[in-house]
Amino acid sequence: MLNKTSVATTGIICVGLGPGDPELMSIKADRLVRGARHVAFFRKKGRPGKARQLVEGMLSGQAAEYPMEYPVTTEIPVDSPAYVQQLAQFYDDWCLRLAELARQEQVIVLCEGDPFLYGSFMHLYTRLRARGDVDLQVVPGIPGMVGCWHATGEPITWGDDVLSVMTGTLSEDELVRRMDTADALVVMKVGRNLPRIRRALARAGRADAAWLVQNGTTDQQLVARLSDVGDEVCPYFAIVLVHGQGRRPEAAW
Ligand SMILES: C[C@@]1(CC(=O)O)C2=NC(=C\c3[nH]c(c(CCC(=O)O)c3CC(=O)O)Cc3[nH]c(c(CC(=O)O)c3CCC(=O)O)/C=C3\N/C(=C\2)[C@@H](CCC(=O)O)[C@]3(C)CC(=O)O)/[C@H]1CCC(=O)O
Ligand SMILES: C[S@@+](CC[C@H](N)C(=O)[O-])C[C@H]1O[C@@H](n2cnc3c(N)ncnc32)[C@H](O)[C@@H]1O
Repeated sequence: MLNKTSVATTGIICVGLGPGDPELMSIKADRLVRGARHVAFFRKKGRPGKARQLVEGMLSGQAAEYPMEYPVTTEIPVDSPAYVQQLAQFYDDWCLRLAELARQEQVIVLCEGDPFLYGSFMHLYTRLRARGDVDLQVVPGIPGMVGCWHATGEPITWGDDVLSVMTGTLSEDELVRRMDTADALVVMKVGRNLPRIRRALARAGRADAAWLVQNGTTDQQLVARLSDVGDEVCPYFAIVLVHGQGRRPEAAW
């Protein structure tokens, strides 16, 4: 059954871990991670993986780990045939491998934030669902952007504010178009796209109100007004946001 963590001893459960602070993990996620015998997670080659780092100290000594390493991330263009072919093959292979394992054992897949918000597990989920031979469950998590707007200490939306969530991988013109119609806005996938995001914010007249949050809610959290930071190397795990200023009854004092 979808989205209900039953007591099944086989199948795959993808667990949303929240934005980075382990205390922002759900009780369900905590229970599943601590009890896991088989733990799979995505990571960039040569890196520990954000999701894996988040559960450091929580896994049992018996847990077998399955790092799923992206064949490429930023090395080749995302719309090149080679990227599409390599990623499709990567998801196909891991889908097969996890499905085989999950017929005998329960497999926990770790996901930073919420699995259904730009999460890699979605690519396994749709493949596994199409096969129809594995019990699949997904546990929601607090998305990274929620942790990031809390890190700024300011509410994100008021009254009729429309919150627009966009990605820094869009073209500058497309970013400006989306920013022009947004009240509150969140730009995900910042990293090397920061200079373009900054130019788009300036064209949309939102640059002065923008914040940059790197590694929100983690020990490496950095929160700054965007105007106070330069375009020096910015991590992929960063969010640019602008708070809404919608209608509200003002305090009389
Ligand atoms: C190519 C590119 C395009 C794009 O983002 O659109 C892209 N990832 C890029 C960069 C990048 N990715 C990662 C790092 C290292 C981070 C670090 O370690 O510091 C870096 C930075 C770097 O390499 O420098 C690791 C990573 N990636 C995802 C997660 C979360 C998760 O797995 O849930 C994690 C953390 C895993 C962990 O550690 O826990 C998820 C996704 N990344 C995808 C694509 C999609 C899957 C691929 C596909 O099917 O196409 C998906 C599912 C998003 C989606 O589909 O929306 C983009 C270039 C952007 C640009 O142009 O600048
Ligand atoms: C591939 S998406 C995965 C999103 C994740 N599933 C979620 O629910 O937040 C990765 C992007 O999420 C954003 N992100 C997630 N967690 C973050 C955090 N703790 N601090 C800053 N940005 C974060 C970054 O913009 C990053 O580029």
